[in-house]
Amino acid sequence: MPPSQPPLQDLRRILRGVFLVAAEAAQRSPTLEAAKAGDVPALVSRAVKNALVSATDLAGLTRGTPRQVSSPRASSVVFFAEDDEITAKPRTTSDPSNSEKPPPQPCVGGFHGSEASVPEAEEGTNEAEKVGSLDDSKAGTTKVPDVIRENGDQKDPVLSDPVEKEILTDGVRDAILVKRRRPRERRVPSTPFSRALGFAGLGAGLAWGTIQESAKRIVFGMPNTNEKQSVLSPFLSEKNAERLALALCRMRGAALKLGQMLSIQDESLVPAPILAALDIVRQGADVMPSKQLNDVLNAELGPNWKSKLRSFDYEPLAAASIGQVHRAVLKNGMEVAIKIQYPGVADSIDSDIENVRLILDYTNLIPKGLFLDNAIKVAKDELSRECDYELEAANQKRFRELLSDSKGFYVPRVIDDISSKKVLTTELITGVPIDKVALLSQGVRDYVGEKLLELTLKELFAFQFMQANPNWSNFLFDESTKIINLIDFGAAREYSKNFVDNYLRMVIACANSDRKAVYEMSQRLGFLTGEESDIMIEAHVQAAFIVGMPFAKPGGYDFRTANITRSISNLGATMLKHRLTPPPEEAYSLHRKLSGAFLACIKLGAVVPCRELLLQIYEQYQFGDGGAELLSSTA
Ligand SMILES: Nc1ncnc2c1ncn2[C@@H]1O[C@H](COP(=O)(O)OP(=O)(O)OP(=O)(O)O)[C@@H](O)[C@H]1O
Repeated sequence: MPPSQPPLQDLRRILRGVFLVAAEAAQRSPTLEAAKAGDVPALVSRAVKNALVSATDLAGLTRGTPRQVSSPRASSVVFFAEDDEITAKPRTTSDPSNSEKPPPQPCVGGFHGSEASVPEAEEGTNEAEKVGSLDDSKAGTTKVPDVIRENGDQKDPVLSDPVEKEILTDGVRDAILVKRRRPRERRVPSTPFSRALGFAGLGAGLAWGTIQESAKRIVFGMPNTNEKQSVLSPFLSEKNAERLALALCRMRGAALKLGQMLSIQDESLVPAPILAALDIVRQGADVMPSKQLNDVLNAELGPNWKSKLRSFDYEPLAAASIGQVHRAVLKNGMEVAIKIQYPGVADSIDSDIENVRLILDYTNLIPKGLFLDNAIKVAKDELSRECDYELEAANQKRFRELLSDSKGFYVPRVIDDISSKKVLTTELITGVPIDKVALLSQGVRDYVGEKLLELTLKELFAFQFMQANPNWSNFLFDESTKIINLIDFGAAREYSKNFVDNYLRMVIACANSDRKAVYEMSQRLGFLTGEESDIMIEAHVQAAFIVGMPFAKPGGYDFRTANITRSISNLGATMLKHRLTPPPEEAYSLHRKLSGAFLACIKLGAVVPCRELLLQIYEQYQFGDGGAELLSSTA
């Protein structure tokens, strides 16, 4: 949207968006079904309940006032006796019966606050009662802001995490000012109707935020215009970004996943205030109440699931986009992480993504060349695969096998008899995610950067099987063992031999700034049709050379001085305007992973011998179609 566009046009677009979302909600409404069937009592009772649900839901989503997870208790761990009866035995350090080793601190980034969530009394299950569970003003809860700013002087939840405390007291903590979200306990909206309503609430909240921002601009004028175009849109104000982030944390599922994907972009691609808000999304979602949690466990594993455990911690380690992860101890004493899928998210992938598309559409910020339809189709496929934990278990076992001989990596074991399509139990691992490694010594950062790039190249060119989700918390570094523990294989996928053959040639051509070979391989892989304008070809080739830069010279590439993303984003605008074809389907996951690896090295500020790593792979590579000589012009 051009900066000079009058606010009236914005308003018109916003209203259109709100109507579209509302229409979507109405279309899904069982109330309308009842009306069509002439069921008057059902119609009236649903209308009343829905009014209640929407009133609270809208308030919860758009204002984002949280209630704390629960009042702090001694412990959230439940121990199971031999006869499988729950003997809610709080864990205390002085309790002699609790002689098993204390639970490790598996990783930072999840929730480790003192706000323990313990098994609750049965919650109501009908819609009206659900409203109660969403009500922030519930007696006994404290109103606190959703997002808190922290700096070095404040006493805050960060210090409750020993690993983070250790890193942050290192003099670094004083220098940072981060936004953090307090974990909230909220039911996952699990029916199509409640999800559509959630998006309608978000749409309304964003519209209101946009109106406020437009009004502010009429009075106080436009913000600084040397910023990017996206910042100039009244839709993408800091407040709206925060609103969006909080609503995504509440909705969870596909919508949150999309937000998380955006959150690992570089500042030169996404404006800083928006990135800060999306960082909130990356910290984790809201927490599902234990009643909802127990329902999923009972349905998936049968009512006897407790008989396989010695204990289960109701306070989640992490609340991710698709599921919530809990620590537990098996009968044999092994510590495990149990990932439990939020109810309803697998069935609402399509509608969630369509709703996000509606919101994106009315912002008018998505350029045509993005071929959004293709991206959305790929996202839907990926997300449905990620919701299948049986598939994830199989991928994880395959990676465990593939990496068994590789030094410096560890893939945790899968515990089959406590796993299902919506529950995945794996060995508990320890470590800190990549963004926390960035606070460690240069030597450690170089080591981790090199290992990450080595892994990425190995996955693509040696295994042709790649874990395509580069989320920083999927790589947990254990400093004491120098091992990177790997998790989250839901998005793993294979690439065909033919694709990988040509892609390796392409990477070598980029590394050698070989124009002819880049052009040839780009056509072969489907990035170019051969009909492109000179301007497009030039932008494409230049972008390829920039990506090849880390591989261009021997002796270590210094990612601290890298300007890769900024340079690419300048060319990206030209490419989006002139491109004739969407990228090949493989490119979505592959480029996300590759840019994730580069961004991780930039975040770490690592110096990595990229060229050496690439040539090592190249020398061992067996081309399936006649060999490397096809690249005649590549040295
Ligand atoms: N085996 C494990 N040991 C320790 N922590 C774990 C383990 N598995 C998962 N976690 C924690 O739970 C978080 C979420 O797990 P995972 O990434 O598998 O879920 P997801 O739903 O796929 O998440 P995402 O939204 O990142 O895709 C991890 O970032 C990590 O903090």
